[in-house]
Amino acid sequence: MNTPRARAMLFMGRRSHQSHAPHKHSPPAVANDLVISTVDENSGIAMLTMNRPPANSLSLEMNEALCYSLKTVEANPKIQSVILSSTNPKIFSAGLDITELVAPDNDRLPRFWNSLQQVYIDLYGSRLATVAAIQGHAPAAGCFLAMSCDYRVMSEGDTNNDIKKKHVPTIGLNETQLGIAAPPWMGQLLVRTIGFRQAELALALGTLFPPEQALSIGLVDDIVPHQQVESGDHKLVDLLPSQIKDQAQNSLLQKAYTQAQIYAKIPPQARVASKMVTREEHIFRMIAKRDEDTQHFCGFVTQKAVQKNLTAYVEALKNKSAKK
Ligand SMILES: CCCC/C=C/CC(=O)SCCNC(=O)CCNC(=O)[C@H](O)C(C)(C)COP(=O)(O)OP(=O)(O)OC[C@H]1O[C@@H](n2cnc3c(N)ncnc32)[C@H](O)[C@@H]1OP(=O)(O)O
Repeated sequence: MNTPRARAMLFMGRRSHQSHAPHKHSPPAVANDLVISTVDENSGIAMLTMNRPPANSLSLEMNEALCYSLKTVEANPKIQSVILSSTNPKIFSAGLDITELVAPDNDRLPRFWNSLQQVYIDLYGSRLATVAAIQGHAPAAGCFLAMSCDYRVMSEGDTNNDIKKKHVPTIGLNETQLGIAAPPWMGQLLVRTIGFRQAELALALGTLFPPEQALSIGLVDDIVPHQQVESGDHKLVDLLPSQIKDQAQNSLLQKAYTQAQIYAKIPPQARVASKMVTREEHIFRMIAKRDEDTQHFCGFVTQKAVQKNLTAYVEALKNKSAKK
């Protein structure tokens, strides 16, 4: 598996480990609207917009839709960069769909976990330059999605003095707050992104960072004020799906677009080779332990005590939402 050819295939968009892969070349049954895919061949930039209300949480189908959309865009040789965004202005992704974890179906649970592993393999190992446009909250696997990209831009949120309008997004691996732990490959992504000690603290405490702090520890690469830009790049509008067509002047999307353009100008062979230097070992280590990881996850999540914590967490989420 870990041969030069296998490594090159992984990063050139062809998978050498299809036997593990849950997704197929045909569109997943209900995937089409979960991730909206738009491409602009002239600029070499694509956009994958997550569109699973209410929170872009990652269900089995959402994971498959992400992999399928990414693979489809990757297959287009004219595309070099992709922006990962959300139709929800306040939530990038709420992480795993927690309802997948509560009282799970025995057949579905391992398939679900496999689909998440595949998102990691495909996104972290994508031949494309990937830019996360984090307009809203990105807890847990939402943060993981962002960390799997090459570049992260986050909105500072609406710091309006009016408390009702105020909205400050946060990002981080908050799993311990739910009584669960991030899997090793996800936790290691945090270590790789923000360094050992910061990650050790953040993982143990389940810290969710507001934008400025996220920037200061390197969890995101850039933050932008919540505002419209006066004279953005007008070509962005061609890339926006109809659901967010009115966001062409959005400072976050404009910043993400600029970064995607910068990446698209780098000679792709060199860019992909440099990505392999930092990522291939991590990906192959995970693939080697993939089945073990799935078994561990299924065993862990079905424990009585873990189920109790997760059930209480889902209840609390629903109560909070009902009180709004
Ligand atoms: C065992 C090893 C596995 C380890 C790996 C774990 C990785 C994970 O990703 S675990 C999931 C962790 N995710 C979270 O803790 C996030 C939970 N959600 C929130 O904190 C908030 O919803 C938010 C900060 C993302 C957004 O807050 P906001 O006030 O804007 O919206 P809400 O009213 O809370 O939610 C709206 C709506 O969405 C539903 N929802 C939110 N998050 C999830 C989720 N992760 N899974 C499923 N559903 C979610 C929430 O229940 C509301 O729905 P209703 O209006 O229908 O009640």
